[in-house]
Amino acid sequence: MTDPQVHVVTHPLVQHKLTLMRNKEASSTSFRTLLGELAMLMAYEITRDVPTQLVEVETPLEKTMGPIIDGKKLVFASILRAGNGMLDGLLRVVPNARVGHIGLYRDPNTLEAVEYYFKMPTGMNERDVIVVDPMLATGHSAVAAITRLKQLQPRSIKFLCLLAAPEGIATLRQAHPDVPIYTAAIDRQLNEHGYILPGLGDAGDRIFGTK
Ligand SMILES: O=P(O)(O)OC[C@H]1O[C@H](OP(=O)(O)OP(=O)(O)O)[C@H](O)[C@@H]1O
Ligand SMILES: O=c1cc[nH]c(=O)[nH]1
Ligand SMILES: [Mg+2]
Repeated sequence: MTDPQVHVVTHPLVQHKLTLMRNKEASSTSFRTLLGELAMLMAYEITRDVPTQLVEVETPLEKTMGPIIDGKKLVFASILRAGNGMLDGLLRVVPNARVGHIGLYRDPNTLEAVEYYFKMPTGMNERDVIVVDPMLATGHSAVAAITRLKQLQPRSIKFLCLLAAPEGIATLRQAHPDVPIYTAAIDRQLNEHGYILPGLGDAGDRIFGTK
């Protein structure tokens, strides 16, 4: 049964760019560029239902009313490091959004998420949060980030990634059933080290050229 809270963005442009990113020969430069472009395209889907308000605007011919969004009410909460690879693209389409950072790394042995940093804007109870991380593997990082964010009682939370494993989706849906997931693809499975198959490798390392 398909879960209405799991949104796969099947647009051909998104799928095309994801295929280019999977290629192990893609340079860090092109990997980063593609991730930024994908974030922009996926921002279009994930912001589909943000509230708008009507304001007066004067065209060269006459006055009219038009809808605008209040970008300041949106928070892009990036799970470090790889989430930062999506921030530029998101901020290009919503330039006045606020940005939060959640430092998490996966313990390579237990695959549990370990927090090392957390900084959000003030007044979170009046804001809608989009948590961003290109990879949803075991789901431990996403669950930990969202559990921590919920302590600040934001108005709403969505999760945006590029690639998800079925295991990560199940874990996140179970822990936070109120949080919709947006992804470009759901891959086959995790390997014994918690990497997504076929996947695209280690997103953080590919973005920042650390391996
Ligand atoms: O769903 P999970 O099993 O928790 O895995 C996903 C996490 O793993 C990667 O981060 P990593 O821990 O490698 O840190 P990095 O982004 O700093 O490289 C990725 O960016 C996610 O944050
Ligand atoms: O496949 C994976 C799993 C976790 N983190 C990554 O960067 N890639
Ligand atoms: Mg991480």
